[in-house]
Amino acid sequence: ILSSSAHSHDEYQKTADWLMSQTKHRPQVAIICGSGLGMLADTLKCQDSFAYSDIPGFPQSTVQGHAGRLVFGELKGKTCVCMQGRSNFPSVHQTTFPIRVFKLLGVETLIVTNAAGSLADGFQPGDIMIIKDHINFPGLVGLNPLCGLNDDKFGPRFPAMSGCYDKGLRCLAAEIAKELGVAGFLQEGVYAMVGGPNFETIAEARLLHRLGVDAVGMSTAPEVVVAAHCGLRVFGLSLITNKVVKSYEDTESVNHEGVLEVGRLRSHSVQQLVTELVGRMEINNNDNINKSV
Ligand SMILES: O=P(O)(O)O[C@H]1O[C@H](CO)[C@@H](O)[C@H]1O
Ligand code: HPA
Repeated sequence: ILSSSAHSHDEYQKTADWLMSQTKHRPQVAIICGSGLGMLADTLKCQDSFAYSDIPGFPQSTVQGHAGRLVFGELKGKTCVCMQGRSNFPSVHQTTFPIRVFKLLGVETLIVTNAAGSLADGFQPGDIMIIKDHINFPGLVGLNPLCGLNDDKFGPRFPAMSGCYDKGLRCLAAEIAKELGVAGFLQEGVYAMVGGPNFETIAEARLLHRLGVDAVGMSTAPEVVVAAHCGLRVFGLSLITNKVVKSYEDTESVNHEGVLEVGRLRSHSVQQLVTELVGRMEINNNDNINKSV
């Protein structure tokens, strides 16, 4: 059942070829903008942008607050491709389709951002969390984008996931945060992906807290798994948009509009951090298009 929705190599290649015929940009870095964080894409210079619905084979954005555009352009001297919105809820294969297309375009580093609720006691809405590691709950029970026949051209059947969030980039981001004066609300922690689309019950929240989860959301882990599988370097940021309700006495509850609102309030800081990181990260030669895959 799971393998039936996986894509063939040709399908990724067709989409990559179409994009390369439509833009001269050959991106080195791909950035996925989470809920309320899409304005980062607007800052790219010399833009070429495409509605997802116009790109052959591309999954559509299904989440409110996600524009559904793929934007190519320059950021601090690096060529980037930016997903202004993700499609969280069709299937893990569809959600992660763009990652392999990026690989075929020559991308070597993936930056993922998301909105997330906090479980960690010291975290506040508005904090920015560098993702140190993740727990892929859907993946642990078999909803894994690598299920189905393995495509050896992308990576091995049993890829390692330890160290999938690059340590060098995490250190560089922490240094940059200090310089930008945002270290006061910078955190580092473990992101857990749950299936969603409902927010957590109080009992689920308590379980996640006990398991050592710092922040929870409904995305990102599958993208990172597919990226690590095909050898992309990964950096991830969660914007903490709400505290997850853990007490039966608590009368507050989370909603998507609130998530988007905090996203907008802090998006400038997230944008600054990502921009500086892209500017200062070292990139190997962008001559691997179609060679390693
Ligand atoms: O992970 P991103 O795309 O930021 O979206 C987050 O925000 C939505 C909930 O408000 C969920 O889709 C959750 O995963
Ligand atoms: O509290 C949350 N739970 C799950 N996903 C989320 N995305 C933003 N906030 C949350």
